[in-house]
Amino acid sequence: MSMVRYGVIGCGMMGCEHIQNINLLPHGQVVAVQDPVRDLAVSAAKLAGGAQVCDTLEALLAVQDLDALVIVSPNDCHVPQLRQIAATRTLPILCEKPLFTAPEDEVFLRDFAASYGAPVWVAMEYRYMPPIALLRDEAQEATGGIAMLSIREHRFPFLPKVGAWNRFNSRSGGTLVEKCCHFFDLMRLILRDEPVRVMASAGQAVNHKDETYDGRAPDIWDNGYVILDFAGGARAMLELCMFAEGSRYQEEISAMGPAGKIEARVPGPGRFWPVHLGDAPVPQVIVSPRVPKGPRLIEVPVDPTLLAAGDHNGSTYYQHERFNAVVRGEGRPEVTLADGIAAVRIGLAAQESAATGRAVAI
Ligand SMILES: NC(=O)C1=CN([C@@H]2O[C@H](COP(=O)(O)OP(=O)(O)OC[C@H]3O[C@@H](n4cnc5c(N)ncnc54)[C@H](OP(=O)(O)O)[C@@H]3O)[C@@H](O)[C@H]2O)C=CC1
Ligand SMILES: O=C1CO[C@H](CO)[C@@H](O)[C@@H]1O
Repeated sequence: MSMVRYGVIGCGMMGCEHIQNINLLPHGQVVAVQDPVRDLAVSAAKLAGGAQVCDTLEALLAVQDLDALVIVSPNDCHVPQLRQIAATRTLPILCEKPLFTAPEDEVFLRDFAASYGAPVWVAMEYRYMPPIALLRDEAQEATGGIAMLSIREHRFPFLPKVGAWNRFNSRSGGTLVEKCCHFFDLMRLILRDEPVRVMASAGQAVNHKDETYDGRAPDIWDNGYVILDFAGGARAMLELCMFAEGSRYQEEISAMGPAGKIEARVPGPGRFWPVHLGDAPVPQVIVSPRVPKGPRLIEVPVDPTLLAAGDHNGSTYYQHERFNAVVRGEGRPEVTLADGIAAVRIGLAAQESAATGRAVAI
């Protein structure tokens, strides 16, 4: 197959980012889009260079010349849409995170993973941020075996101020699932291990309910710590700060072990970096060996074409590049349904721990 013809389900902020990145692929073209808000679907179709506009998922699934689907609808739509797709077609799917939000959906997802006849890739795109990918590849050697992993996520509270994007409403799954599934996925990936126990403390430090508050969102957990014990003995910690106005959008990851330390800094240019703040600092990785030879600094510049596609750090594009290859028969999904399930399970366990004040076994 020389060209992959995509159907995009959900044409909000992220749907448009997917379309812009598919537009950049040498072997990709969006041929159909669907969103209950017709105006959004119409402008997304234009963004794709003229795709068919469908009012329902049923109509989109009836489009014959489709090779792959991208699910970019709100979090609680993912599972019902996977069910509907499985009952109708067998096409490769790239599904946005979190894969699910309700614990009972895990049963369906396990059956689906065993029975669906085409590749399914869960969009854990943080794996593809260049500094994080570099850290993942170098961390075990640089640290001599990771004993401690720390991820710090600092960002501004842009919700629920941004219109329809009520990500922290009751449909989202809550902050520790919605946002933090990325970080739990990274922990499993970097440590190449599974957590056995989670302890979390989280709360709300800032009142996010301003004049645009739609009355639906519950408390937004904007500050939290999650500590995980991994089966092999490593410990990991997530620091979540969602009101750091000054830092806008930033991830920092450090891995430490007997041989040294490696750190990745993703300063968050791209979609969340307001233009008036000027150029963001360059993403970087710092490797500090235990014997003080002086730290080694690796700058990981971002391709400006990818930033222009609304991406943060090129991760959406790099993910699409790989998914596109899978659809064309080259390789298998790197982020599987099992990975998507694992990340949400950790988030749900963290939520339970934060709500009950007890450690939760996974
Ligand atoms: N990987 C990443 O870094 C990111 C991932 N995401 C994920 O992408 C997904 C979409 O987020 P985002 O684009 O920001 O959200 P938006 O609210 O901007 O867009 C979602 C769109 O889907 C529409 N929609 C609602 N129900 C359906 C349905 N049944 N079928 C098709 N479309 C539907 C919504 O309409 P309406 O408003 O009327 O409900 C809305 O237009 C989420 O799962 C989110 O977690 C988001 C940002 C970054
Ligand atoms: O990476 C992301 C940016 O933040 C959004 C809001 O929490 C997430 O949905 C998304 O996955």
